[in-house]
Amino acid sequence: MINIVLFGKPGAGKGTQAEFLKDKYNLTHLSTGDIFRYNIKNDTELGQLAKTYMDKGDLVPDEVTIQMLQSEVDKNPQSAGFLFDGFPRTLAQAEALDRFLEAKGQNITATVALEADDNILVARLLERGKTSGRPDDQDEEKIRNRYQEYNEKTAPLMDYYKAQGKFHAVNGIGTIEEVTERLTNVFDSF
Ligand SMILES: Nc1ncnc2c1ncn2[C@@H]1O[C@H](COP(=O)(O)OP(=O)(O)O)[C@@H](O)[C@H]1O
Repeated sequence: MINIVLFGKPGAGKGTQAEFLKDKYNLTHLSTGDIFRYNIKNDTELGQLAKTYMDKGDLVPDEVTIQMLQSEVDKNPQSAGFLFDGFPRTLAQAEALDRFLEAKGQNITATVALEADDNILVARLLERGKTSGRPDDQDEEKIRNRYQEYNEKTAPLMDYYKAQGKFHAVNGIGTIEEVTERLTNVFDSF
């Protein structure tokens, strides 16, 4: 069983690459952003709560996100492994994930960060915002707020995983295929 965390700033290409990686390595792809958006679309209680944060580019509170993620993992007991995309995003989430997996006799195998320059990413998100319908992709101020959230709350997680010898970085700039190949090289080493 392998459990991988895919890191990367908003727009780094996590979702695009996860689509390929989950098939190649037979992993269950869990994207917290996608799950929240699904709940917003279906107007669930969780969706209504998450929306107030997401629309501003703020993180959804840890308690809500952790509980949701755990229930998604529990919905897939037959899974051969998970590809976590957009989770964990805070130290509290990372610690909760470790405890949760440990209770199941599992752990995080490795984390892989897709790295890219902020200015390139902002341009990508504004472009995506033209067609994605995502309110958080259409306004540069909200986008910048997501980067601030990332730098303050998510970036410190790299040290958390580095200290465990579980951190790998991949250059996220290039064609989709080039980035896929770099990721595949890293995944093949697990
Ligand atoms: N692990 C998480 N903790 C808190 N909020 C989250 C988490 N994952 C997603 N969200 C919320 O969903 C939004 C969109 O997430 P996501 O689709 O992963 O987009 P991106 O990485 O492009 O910003 C985030 O800005 C945040 O509000």
